[in-house]
This record gives sequence, C-alpha cells and structure tokens, in this order.
Amino acid sequence: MDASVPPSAPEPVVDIRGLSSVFTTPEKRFVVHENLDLAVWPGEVLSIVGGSGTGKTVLLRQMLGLEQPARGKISVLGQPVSEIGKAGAASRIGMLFQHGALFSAFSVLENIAFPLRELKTLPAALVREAAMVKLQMVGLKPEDADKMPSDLSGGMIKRAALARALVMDPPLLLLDEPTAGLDPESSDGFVTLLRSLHRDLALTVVMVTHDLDTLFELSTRIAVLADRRVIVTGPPKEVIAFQHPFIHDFFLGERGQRAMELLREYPFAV
Ligand SMILES: Nc1ncnc2c1ncn2[C@@H]1O[C@H](COP(=O)(O)OP(=O)(O)OP(=O)(O)O)[C@@H](O)[C@H]1O
Repeated sequence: MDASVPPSAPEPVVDIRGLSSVFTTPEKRFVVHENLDLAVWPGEVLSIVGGSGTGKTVLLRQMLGLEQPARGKISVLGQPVSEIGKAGAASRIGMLFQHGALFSAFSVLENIAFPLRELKTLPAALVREAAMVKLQMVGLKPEDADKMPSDLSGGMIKRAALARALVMDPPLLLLDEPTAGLDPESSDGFVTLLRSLHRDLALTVVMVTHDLDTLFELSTRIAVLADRRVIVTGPPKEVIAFQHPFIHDFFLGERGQRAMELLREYPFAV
C-alpha cells in the first residue's frame, strides 16, 4: 500500500491496469510488461526507474498512444488512450523525448509552433505569438527565435523541445531522461526550470530518469519497474527502504552514499 496516495484520491491523470507488452522478433517473443498497474495522481512528479530494457520508454510511448499494449487498459484524463487520437493527445500530453531532436530545417520558433501549425485552425500571427510566449517561458530569449537548431547548445535544444511540448498547454508532461547528455551546469538549470514550470503551470509530470540528482530534486513519488511490473511506488525514502535487488543496486550500491546525501538535501521529496 502506497501511503502517499490520498485515501479520497481524485481521478488519476494516468490509469494503467493489467498492462502486458510483448515484442516479437523472428528469433524470439519478448514479454516486457506483464500485468502491470500504475496510477499517476494530479499534480505529482512521478518518476519511473528500472534497469535497462525494463520497458520505461515503451510505457511512456503507450501513454501517448504511440504503441499499443498486447493487453490491459491505459486511460489518460479519464479517457482510454486508444480513443483519444493524435490531435487529442497533443493537447493533453506534452512529451519530451530522450533524443527529442528539433526539426533541423526549421528555426527555433517554427519548431515550437509546429504542433499549433499542424492544427491548421489558428491564424499565423496567433501561432507565432503563442510560440513566443513558450520560448520565453523556458528561458530562451526573443533573439533565439530565428536561430537554427545547429546554432544551439544542448541545453537550449532541450529548452526549445520543452517549449514545443508545452505549446498546447497540456496538463500532463512526459519526460524521457530530461537531463541526459547535458553538462552538470545545464542539467541543474534545466531541473530548476522543470521544477518551476511544474509548480507554475500545475502540471502532472511522469519522468523516466537514471540521474539521481534529477530524480531526487524533482520526484514527489517514484515507481520502480522490475520483474515486468511496478514492484513499488512511494516517496523516495519509502522506495529506497523496499527490499529488492534492483533497488539495492540502484540506490544503495556505489550510488548509495550520493542517494543518502540527496535525501538530506531535498527533504521535501521524502
Ligand atoms: N518496437 C520494438 N520492437 C521490438 N522490441 C522493442 C521495441 N520497442 C522496445 N523494444 C524492446 O523492449 C524492451 C524495453 O525497451 P525500452 O526502451 O522501453 O527500455 P527502457 O527501460 O527504456 O531501457 P533503457 O533504460 O535502456 O532506455 C527492450 O528490450 C527493447 O529492445
């Protein structure tokens, strides 16, 4: 029982029940998830951790409707993902992909505006204005608008991709390894930005990360994927205390000292 879930909990933002995911190649049939359950509650930053290949990215893609599970149900904001459709998903769910490259032939502003332009219902001036608001919201400058992706640093690319994910004001944001590939300073800046956007926009966030600093600085709850399902969910301190070989290795092995320092540093996450 996860004590961090309120007893009179509201509707979950994401509700996953009995999920099974299977990939078949000519050589083998590979079961990634089996009877997996997970609920994400409004306003939380839920981080999913798990070993390599445990299906964290697949789970995010299934929440977006980009992949269909073999069995089980996934609802987002009360509606089955299979019924939401591409346009519906874009307005409800923002996704920052791990290798979320920008379109190299488009300027920063054109990249940010892309989901709005795709709607083909809004006047160009309004689209530009909305994209400029998001560009500045992620800490880019107006003069960055006409730059091309090849002119940007890694941190600026992440910020532009985040602005694009948020351009339709989705209530739910999915982040796949948001700080991967960033130097420590850019990573700290990006985490600070994510924390303030989570608060200011009242977002619900689901994040996959291997980075302990990112994990402890942002997560209100952690879900651990192992043995093809979610073996435990809860605030960081509770999850660390759960007996499982993956948790021991991930938090209490070589990285354990750092994990304990971070727990002291970010007591709000406990
Ligand atoms: N389209 C696909 N076809 C076949 N196998 C796939 C497909 N997509 C994912 N897989 C397999 O499913 C497993 C889970 O992949 P996924 O990328 O979700 O893992 P992950 O937990 O995010 O791993 P990592 O931490 O290494 O990024 C992997 O073994 C992967 O090879």
